[in-house]
Amino acid sequence: MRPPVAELHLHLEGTLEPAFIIETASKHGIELPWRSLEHLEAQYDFTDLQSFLDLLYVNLEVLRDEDDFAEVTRRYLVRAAAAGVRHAEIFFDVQAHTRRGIPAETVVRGIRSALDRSVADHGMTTKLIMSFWRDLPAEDAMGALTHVLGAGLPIDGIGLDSAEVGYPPSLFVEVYRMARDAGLHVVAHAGEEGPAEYVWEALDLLHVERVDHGIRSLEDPELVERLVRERVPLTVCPLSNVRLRTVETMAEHPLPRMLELGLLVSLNSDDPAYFGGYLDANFDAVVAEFGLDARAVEQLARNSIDSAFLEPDERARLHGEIDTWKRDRSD
Ligand code: HPA
Ligand SMILES: [Zn+2]
Repeated sequence: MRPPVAELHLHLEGTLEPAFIIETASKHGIELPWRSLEHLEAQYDFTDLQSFLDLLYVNLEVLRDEDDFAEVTRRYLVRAAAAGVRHAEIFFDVQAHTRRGIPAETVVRGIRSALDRSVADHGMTTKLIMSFWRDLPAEDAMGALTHVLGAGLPIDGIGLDSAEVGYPPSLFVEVYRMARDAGLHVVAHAGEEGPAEYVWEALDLLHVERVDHGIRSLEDPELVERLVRERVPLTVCPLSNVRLRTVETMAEHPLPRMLELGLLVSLNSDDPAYFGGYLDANFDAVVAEFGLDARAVEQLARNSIDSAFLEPDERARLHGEIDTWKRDRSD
């Protein structure tokens, strides 16, 4: 039932599995607050975005050297390939590392060394998106961007994440201008816990090409109309929304309504090691909950390809893979 897809909303730091966290801490002699794997595994009951971020930001401290970043990337690529991912656009949180004294060079080179093998190893194309913590001052993001551009580190775009409410996109106008001027792609988390107003700001002030989450857009019919008209991609993460209690239950998730409204929605796993599964688990969860038929699944897959930062020939190739999947299914 699962088609070839693009994954466009995936935080690399959110792919650290508990066993990897414990192993890597031990490799570096790092003392984590967790006494054991079981103690760590008992921490995954989240009440909101912040309660998750608190755990995420402790655990990612095990990432220290280029090898760590390469290894976590390799593991994601293997798991994503098994889930049917044919193209991945991957976030990393630059300040999560630089504030601990890990240079952006170490982070980007480590991740890139794994990404550079992904076509050969998995037939999977990739992009790398540097994300900023919106609850740090915009000057901090500006400093990081200036450094990465000056050093010529290979990134494809920028994003905006971390605690949303109280940190509107309008704070980051200059950062996004600089990124666009440098030819980078621009996306931002908006309308996850924050209001529809933040989605308007992301579009009008940051000129984003894609909105991450965006589910609260549904509270504003005028915004929905614009998102449909302009075919603005929304990267939706159902398991994440349930685990962070952005929606109360999967049954109340707005995905079916978003499809009905004609929004360009794709499915994504966000932080799969924290939210109960990779992209395949997200597909399975919505298919099970809403009884989506093959046409709806195909639509979600095609939407992911149309939402990706791909050249026309790459886009056509991936649509062709979906054609093949479809033909094989009906044989
Ligand atoms: O879904 C998210 N929202 C905000 N910040 C994040 N950092 C990792 N995942 C997320
Ligand atoms: Zn996210």
